[in-house]
Amino acid sequence: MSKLRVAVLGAKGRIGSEAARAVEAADDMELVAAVGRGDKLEALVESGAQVAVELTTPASVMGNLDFCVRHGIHAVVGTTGWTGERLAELGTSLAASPGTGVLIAPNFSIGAVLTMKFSQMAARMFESVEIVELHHPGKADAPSGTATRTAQLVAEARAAAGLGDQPDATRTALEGARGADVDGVPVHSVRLRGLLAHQEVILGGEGETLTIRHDSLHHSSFMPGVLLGVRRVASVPGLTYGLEHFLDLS
Ligand SMILES: NC(=O)C1=CN([C@@H]2O[C@H](COP(=O)(O)OP(=O)(O)OC[C@H]3O[C@@H](n4cnc5c(N)ncnc54)[C@H](OP(=O)(O)O)[C@@H]3O)[C@@H](O)[C@H]2O)C=CC1
Ligand SMILES: O=C(O)C1=N[C@H](C(=O)O)C[C@H](O)C1
Repeated sequence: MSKLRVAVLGAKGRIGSEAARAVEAADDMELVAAVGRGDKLEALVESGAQVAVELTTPASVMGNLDFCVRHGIHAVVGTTGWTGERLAELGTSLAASPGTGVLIAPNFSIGAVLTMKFSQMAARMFESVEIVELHHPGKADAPSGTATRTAQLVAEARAAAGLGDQPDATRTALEGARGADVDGVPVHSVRLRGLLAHQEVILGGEGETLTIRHDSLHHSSFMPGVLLGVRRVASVPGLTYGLEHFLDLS
């Protein structure tokens, strides 16, 4: 059986270098291009890459994906910075290349995917919910893509259950003290040496709290999800948002 021809974009970065090693170690894949900043994207075409793993920066990801989609190269994307406008723009590119698949995974680790799922399940049963995400100080953005997506899913679940705004009697506060408001869910971002990627979703109701916590302790935690995405993305044309769509969570 021929091996899947895979390129990694951002191959010198923290997660990109781990992904390049994981692809090289996979029996059914061949790393045909390892692209860093300043390298030409034409290397993807010249190397015959079938799937690109995009792990660069929010500033680079849209241009890289535009190139991939125009050339019919499927993409597995971990890079953050996704807004409604960006998703719509990508949807327009994909409409012009209907056979191409793009997976955007806010988080590739199974534990983080489950954290999102469990938080979504619990959201309708608790009056209050807040998210604390904790990352290494080299992280480019805040809040994290995972926390943003978790907050969106939680907010959707609350709205579907008919829950209104959360109770909060705060009258005065230093700006930022209550975190960022993501669809009505407060998100607090910690950046600290020694950490990698962690998240707590704290739900509160009458006389009780529930804390759902996930810790990525090494970048290897993201690799099974990256490889799953690479294996599946070509068979799912169009945009898939979230690794959960490639997993059986029933
Ligand atoms: N979905 C998930 O599970 C995960 C997602 N991430 C996300 O992945 C992204 C990268 O994170 P991380 O590895 O920590 O960041 P790094 O800064 O360590 O790596 C990013 C790399 O991409 C390079 N780069 C920038 N622009 C381009 C370009 N146009 N073409 C090729 N390479 C480019 C950078 O080069 P230079 O250093 O020269 O700028 C750098 O080497 C972030 O958005 C992060 O949030 C991270 C971990 C897990
Ligand atoms: O930059 C990181 O490190 C991570 N980024 C992603 C995010 O923003 O959610 C995924 C994970 O948290 C690690």
